[in-house]
Amino acid sequence: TQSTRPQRLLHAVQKNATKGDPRSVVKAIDNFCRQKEWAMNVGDEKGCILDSVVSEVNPVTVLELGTYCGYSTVRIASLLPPRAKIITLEFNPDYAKIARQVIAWAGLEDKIQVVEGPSGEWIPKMKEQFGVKTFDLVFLDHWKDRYLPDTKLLEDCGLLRKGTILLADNVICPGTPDYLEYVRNSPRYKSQYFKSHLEYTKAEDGLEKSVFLG
Ligand SMILES: O=C(NCCc1nnc(-c2ccc3[nH]cnc3c2)[nH]1)c1cc(-c2ccc(F)cc2)cc(O)c1O
Ligand SMILES: [Mg+2]
Repeated sequence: TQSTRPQRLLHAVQKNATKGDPRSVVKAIDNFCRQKEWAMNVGDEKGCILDSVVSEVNPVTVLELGTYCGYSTVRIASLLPPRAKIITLEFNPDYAKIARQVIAWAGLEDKIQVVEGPSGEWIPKMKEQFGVKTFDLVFLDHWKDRYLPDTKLLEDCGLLRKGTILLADNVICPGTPDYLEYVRNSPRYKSQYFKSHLEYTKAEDGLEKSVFLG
């Protein structure tokens, strides 16, 4: 049977990255996507912006929406302080299976919890299921039409606090116009656009960083 792209990405990690070395896992995926097959990881250019935001926020509790193969999950977790945790939501069970193996190869299982299922169902359960009070950082990288409803859901569930940072991928390509309009015009957010490129291409894309003002 034919392998899937996520499976081929995982094999590239297992072949080219050093077990237990997260940065070598990130490098191996970027090399695979540049040289072999494009895949929808945040990539190295936007990844450097992600790194700088994570290092500035120094979060203890992180929510990632959209795990895919775990590239950004590993990238974020490799920068977290010892007790910090990431909860990452993945809708597609095949992606989740691959992501768990990529995360294991990086040796970051203890910092990362991969949760399978729709964000709309899991966000209201975060407090009771995972003992989360509020998130310090939310990385939005899932279905683009879910960014706005899930942001409103996070607000309504009291999962954001004054100063929580929302960082959203793909606000230009594929684009999240309703989300952008909301965070840029709502008095409850202070928003900033980081212009970049769609991973592994010359097309414009960027990250939107929004601070929740409470
Ligand atoms: O669709 C994307 N990412 C989403 C994957 C995902 N992985 N998990 C989910 C999930 C997780 C919980 C959910 N709960 C409800 N829906 C859910 C969906 N979604 C995506 C697409 C592109 C892209 C650009 C240009 C193109 F020509 C084609 C594609 C680039 C990117 O950087 C992306 O991130
Ligand atoms: Mg993305």
